Amino acid sequence: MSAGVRAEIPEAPGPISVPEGIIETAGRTDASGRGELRVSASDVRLSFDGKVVLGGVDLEVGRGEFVALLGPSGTGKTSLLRVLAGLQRPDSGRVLVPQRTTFAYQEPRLVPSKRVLANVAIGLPRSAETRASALAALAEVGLAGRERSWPSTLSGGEAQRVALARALVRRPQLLLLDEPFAALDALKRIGMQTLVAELVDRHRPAAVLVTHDIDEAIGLADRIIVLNDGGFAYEHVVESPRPRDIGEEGLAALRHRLIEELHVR
Ligand SMILES: Nc1ncnc2c1ncn2[C@@H]1O[C@H](COP(=O)(O)OP(=O)(O)OP(=O)(O)O)[C@@H](O)[C@H]1O
Repeated sequence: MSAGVRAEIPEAPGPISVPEGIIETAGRTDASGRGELRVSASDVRLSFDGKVVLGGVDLEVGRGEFVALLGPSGTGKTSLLRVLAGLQRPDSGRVLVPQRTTFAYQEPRLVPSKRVLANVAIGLPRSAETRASALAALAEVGLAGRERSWPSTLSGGEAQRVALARALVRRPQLLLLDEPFAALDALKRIGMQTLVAELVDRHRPAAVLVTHDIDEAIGLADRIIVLNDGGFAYEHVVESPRPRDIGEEGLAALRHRLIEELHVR
C-alpha cells in the first residue's frame, strides 16, 4: 500500500478526455444481474518504470456491492483503488466511476487544528444542513456528543470512526477503503468491520476494500478478488448474506483456496 497516510478525500473526477486512459463520471447504467452499476473499468493498464502493475483489468461493481481486493504485496491493489478514485490516470483503458467517490485510508489523518465536527464537514459548504448531516454521521459511527473534541483526544479507533463519518457525510456512491482497519487492535478492528458492513448495507454505496486479511475479506465482501501478475488471478463470489454463515467446512475450504492463490504463485 502506498503508505496509507493520505488525507485527501477526492471529489469526483470530472470527465477527462485524454488519448491514454479515460476516466469519466458515470451516470446510471444497468448491468445485467448487478443492478445499478457504480464502477465500470475496462482493460485498465498501468505500468511504472516499465513494470506492468495493471495489465488490462476489468472490474464492474454494482450499487450496494462489496468487493475485497486481496493480493501479495506490490501487486497493484492500491494502484487500482487510486485509478478508481481518479488519483492515478491509467496508461490506457476506460474507467467509469460515480460523482461522489470517497477514499478511506489506513490512517485517519484528521486535521489536528480542527475539532471533530469540522473534520467531518471539511471541504463542504458551511451551512445548517452540513452541520446536521455531520452530526448525524457522527452519531452513525457511534460518536454522538464528540463533535467538539479535538483529534488529539481521540483513540485510534475513534479517529478512524471520524474518518468514516467524514466519508459518510459525502453520501458516497463509491466507497474506496485502503486497509482502513490495519492499524487497529484486534477488538477495535472487529468493531469497525461490523460498523462498515452495517453502513454499506444501510447506504448501499459500491464498496471496494483493499485488505491483507483473508477473514476480513470473507466477512465483509460479496466478491473476493485476488490480484496478481497484473490481473485478477482468482475471483470468488460469497453467496451467503451478512452475517456470513458458510459453515465451518465452507469457511475452511475458502480460506485454504485463498491462501493458495495468495502464496503459491
Ligand atoms: N507513483 C508510483 N511511482 C512508481 N511506482 C509506483 C507508484 N505507485 C506504485 N508503484 C509501484 O507499483 C507497484 C504496485 O504498488 P501498489 O501500492 O499498488 O501495490 P499493493 O498491492 O497495494 O501493495 P501492498 O499490498 O504492499 O500495499 C509497486 O511495485 C509499487 O512500488
